[in-house]
Amino acid sequence: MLKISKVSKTFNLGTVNEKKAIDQIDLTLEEGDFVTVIGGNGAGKSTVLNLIAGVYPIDCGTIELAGENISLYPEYKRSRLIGRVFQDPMMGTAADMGIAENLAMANRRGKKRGLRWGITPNEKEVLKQRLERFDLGLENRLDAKVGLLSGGQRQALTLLMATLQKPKILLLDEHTAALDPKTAKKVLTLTDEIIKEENLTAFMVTHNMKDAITYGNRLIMMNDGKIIFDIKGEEKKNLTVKDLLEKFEIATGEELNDDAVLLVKD
Ligand SMILES: Nc1ncnc2c1ncn2[C@@H]1O[C@H](COP(=O)(O)OP(=O)(O)OP(=O)(O)O)[C@@H](O)[C@H]1O
Repeated sequence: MLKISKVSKTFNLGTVNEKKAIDQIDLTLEEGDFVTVIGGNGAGKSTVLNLIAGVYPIDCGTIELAGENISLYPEYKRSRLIGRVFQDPMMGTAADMGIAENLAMANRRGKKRGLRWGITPNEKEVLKQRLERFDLGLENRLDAKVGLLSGGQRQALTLLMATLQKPKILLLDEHTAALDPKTAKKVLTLTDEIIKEENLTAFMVTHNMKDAITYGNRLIMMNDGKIIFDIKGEEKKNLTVKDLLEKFEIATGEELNDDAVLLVKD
């Protein structure tokens, strides 16, 4: 489904701030793979995600998605194929528009714009049903402005919007990091359910090692712009946080430099 081949990315090339953020990485995700991505600060996790989304151009290599070489596609063209949920709950939805309007906009993603942008009663009913299962009370507030919602409600809505039209890949960049623990758990559970039900291919960056182990069928660990582990299936299921920290130390000869991870390692 996703094939990244020999991709590198250096920021600020030729300046004192030059930084090789991604160093010749290869990564292939099969359809339905749900990969969690961990690593210390500055390891390159968000940069890989942003390179897939087309936020920055790659320096070399290729990125293929669903058989299409998207390496040179601008971000807007990739957004027809890719669903994204950001860390900041303020991103991904239009605050001044209603819940139904936001959903209707997402429902039209990748489709030819007709003359009419209005929402049909039938469409409203379908969107209402989709919201009901979220159990956040949003189904009865379809006309409420999104700006009035809590962070968790907004992330859940962004998640629904990102997956309404089945994306070829769902990119999650620490999408629960800004939420309180209870809401974060709720949004993560929803994420997991949607990914399984729709058999989505997903790439989730997280600082929480427990979440990285609990969710998904595959885990990759990054360090210094490279993928240093790639664990799947049964091997992943049996992992512990202690195993992960040990693997990191063995591979790099260093301790993981991530304050957020240290907070949740026990
Ligand atoms: N737009 C940019 N301009 C310059 N340097 C950047 C840019 N984006 C990332 N970097 C640098 O690239 C390296 C990798 O950053 P990236 O954000 O991908 O790491 P990360 O693994 O997501 O880290 P964190 O968990 O701290 O967010 C870092 O050294 C970072 O400072």
